[in-house]
Amino acid sequence: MQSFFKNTWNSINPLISSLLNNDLIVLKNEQYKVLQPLGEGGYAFVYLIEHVENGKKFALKKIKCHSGREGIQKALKEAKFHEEFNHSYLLKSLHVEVQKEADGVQYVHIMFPFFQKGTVAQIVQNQHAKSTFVSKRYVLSWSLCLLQALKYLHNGGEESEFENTMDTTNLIDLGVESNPVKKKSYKCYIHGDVKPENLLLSNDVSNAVLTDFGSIYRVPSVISDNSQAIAFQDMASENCTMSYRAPELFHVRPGSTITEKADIWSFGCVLYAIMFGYTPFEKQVSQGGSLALAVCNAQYSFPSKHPYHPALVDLVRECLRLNPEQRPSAEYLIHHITEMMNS
Ligand SMILES: Nc1ncnc2c1ncn2[C@@H]1O[C@H](COP(=O)(O)OP(=O)(O)OP(=O)(O)O)[C@@H](O)[C@H]1O
Repeated sequence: MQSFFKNTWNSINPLISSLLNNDLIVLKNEQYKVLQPLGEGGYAFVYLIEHVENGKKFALKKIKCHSGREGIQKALKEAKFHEEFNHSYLLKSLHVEVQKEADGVQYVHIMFPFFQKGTVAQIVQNQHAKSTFVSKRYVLSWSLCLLQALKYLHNGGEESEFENTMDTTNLIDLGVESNPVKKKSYKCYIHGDVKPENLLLSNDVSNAVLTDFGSIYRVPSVISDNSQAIAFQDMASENCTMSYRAPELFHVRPGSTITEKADIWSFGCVLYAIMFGYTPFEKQVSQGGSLALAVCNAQYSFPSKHPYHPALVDLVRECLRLNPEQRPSAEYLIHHITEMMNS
């Protein structure tokens, strides 16, 4: 039974050396038992683990590093963000360890507190499976948590000493040139993969914590030529889930500048998905259209019947503007959503 399970996991993702239920793993010289998988991405698995002696539960993200220095650096950067960002709505790690396995491949292990209530995605799915809507209270409070986290990132982690401790090279080295005139704005980070699956629910279900920092990069990123444009586009398609990806990341053009407004587009998609149970551009695909085309033409509509205030629908519209400069800031959205919460 167990070997069938292992084979199944390995056939789903043969690139990753997976752990089995009841496997033992040593971290910080302490033994933990693997209880079950919690999630899976392109190069990582997340497991629920339990301390063998005291029974405390944690989540463990095991990232397979691509061969070469670049692979381990990328995984360690993700870990470093989890270590150094200091905000209530950004997931903080408890421990990081690099281990080399028998096959010679290196894995970065990041240990987190376990969020037993799951993710916003799971609640949204359950609600809409019952043909009910998520309550206004949750829609607004999750939005506020996410926006506070984005505001912190977009301001470059201003509440921490982050700038003093991080190296100042580009996070994902695409050869994208820094613009020396706008040096101050380099403090800006973009999450790069904002989606309901990356919003973990704390014990008080109205609070959501943003995770998955593997896609974070510095902005503004000035795209100076065609090869940089292609590299950036590839990076976005690898890291940013398509249904939440901003149009400027589908066709990156030389001479353009990618900014934190790409996260604001994703926020608009997340807000829509929480309200209606599906992403804004999915309908076009179910009618035979292309998702990329629908996104790049901002082809979406709202259901005719729903319980939400028109002002909330308007905020989604503002976030889903094709021109990034016309999208609002996290700060503006926080202000308006706070007003709605108090009304
Ligand atoms: N601390 C945690 N507590 C509980 N569940 C978690 C925790 N961290 C992650 N998960 C679960 O694991 C899933 C994947 O986590 P994460 O996004 O970090 O991995 P990933 O490999 O980068 O995934 P993807 O590539 O799909 O974004 C989450 O959607 C969530 O369901």
